[in-house]
Amino acid sequence: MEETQRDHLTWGLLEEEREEEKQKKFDMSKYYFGGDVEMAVVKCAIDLGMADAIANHGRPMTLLELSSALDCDLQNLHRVMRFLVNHGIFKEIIIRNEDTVPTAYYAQTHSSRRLMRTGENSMAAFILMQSSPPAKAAWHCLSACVKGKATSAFEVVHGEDVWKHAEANPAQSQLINEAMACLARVIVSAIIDGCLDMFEGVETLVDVGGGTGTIMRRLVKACPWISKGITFDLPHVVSLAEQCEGIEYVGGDMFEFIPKADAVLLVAVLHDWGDDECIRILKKCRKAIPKDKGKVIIVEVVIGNKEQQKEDNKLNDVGLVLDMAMMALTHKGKERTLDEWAYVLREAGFSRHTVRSIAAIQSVIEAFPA
Ligand SMILES: C[S@@+](CC[C@H](N)C(=O)[O-])C[C@H]1O[C@@H](n2cnc3c(N)ncnc32)[C@H](O)[C@@H]1O
Ligand SMILES: O=c1cc(-c2ccc(O)cc2)oc2c(O)c(O)ccc12
Repeated sequence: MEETQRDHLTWGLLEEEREEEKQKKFDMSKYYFGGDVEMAVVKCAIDLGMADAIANHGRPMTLLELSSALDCDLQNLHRVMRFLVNHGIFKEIIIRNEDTVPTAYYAQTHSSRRLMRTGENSMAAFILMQSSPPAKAAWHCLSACVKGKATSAFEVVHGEDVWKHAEANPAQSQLINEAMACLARVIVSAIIDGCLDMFEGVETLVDVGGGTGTIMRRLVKACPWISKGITFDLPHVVSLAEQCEGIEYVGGDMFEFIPKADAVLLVAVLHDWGDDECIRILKKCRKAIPKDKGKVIIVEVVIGNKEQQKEDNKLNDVGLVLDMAMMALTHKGKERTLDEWAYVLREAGFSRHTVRSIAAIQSVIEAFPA
């Protein structure tokens, strides 16, 4: 090999190592204090109601206005706001008038609006749930699952699954319900925008694990031909649901029975469970629908194949994050590849299924018993 070629190769490798070093250094900052710093400061912003105060004020606010509205210490509020602006969560606008010193105003961004406690776009409850003590404790026991010493990190810490724990802890249960409603609003919008045709001919629909009815309330409005929508969930969950015309709330255990309907909807439910439990749930779903025209509509992540995973695909990245959440928080729950979905559907007696993408992390799988 020519000297120059060898130099280029060495130089190339050296350059690559320098780049990797830079990348590692940059990435390491994410793991300072366990990577929880940004989560803690975002939680602080939600707790204080910073985004709500600016929204209610109707225009960008100075720090003095914000500290007065929130009854906060000015200096520490400035330090928190400085961190959040640096992370692109709020925006700082400097106004320069001739006769005054430049004044900083703080404005909303798309991200800060997600931190508001109210409103269709709020993700506050979901963020608070992620940073809740039960969830954080479970995340620190991930290795127990990988070592095969536990089927759920959550159960290692709390001794019972998330749903039994929620039943025994009403405040955590309410937080989970509100958090799931955040996810549900995003998913049901994507369903309505992308695949409402799926519900054509469906007059009765049961949403299994439908929480407090966020999805069903929006679906019966978008599909006036659905004469009866049933939101089916654990009794302690449906007992908190907001009553709505055209919707029946049924409390029960999906491993025991599922109310009969033309179609069954399962949104972010099956990924909470291992294969055996999924097959049991799907067999109950199959029994609840007509053999000839019935179907089960599953809205879940479909993990991409190796090629798709190589693409710079944010949806795939979030799918893998959710897979880790399932390992940490649920009983043998996991996100599944197309083949893994085909396995559980086949084992549950569904002869065929289709998959389509929607504008969400999840895809829509329609499974047919006939
Ligand atoms: C991740 S949440 C999804 C909620 C809702 N589908 C959504 O997308 O917002 C899973 C739901 O399954 C419910 N669930 C758990 N175990 C259940 C069981 N044995 N029977 C019925 N529902 C159950 C939980 O209460 C929770 O509401
Ligand atoms: O991201 C989550 C978090 C949970 C969760 C967190 C804390 C608890 O005490 C219970 C549950 O559950 C999830 C879930 O069931 C799901 O289907 C998607 C995401 C999450």
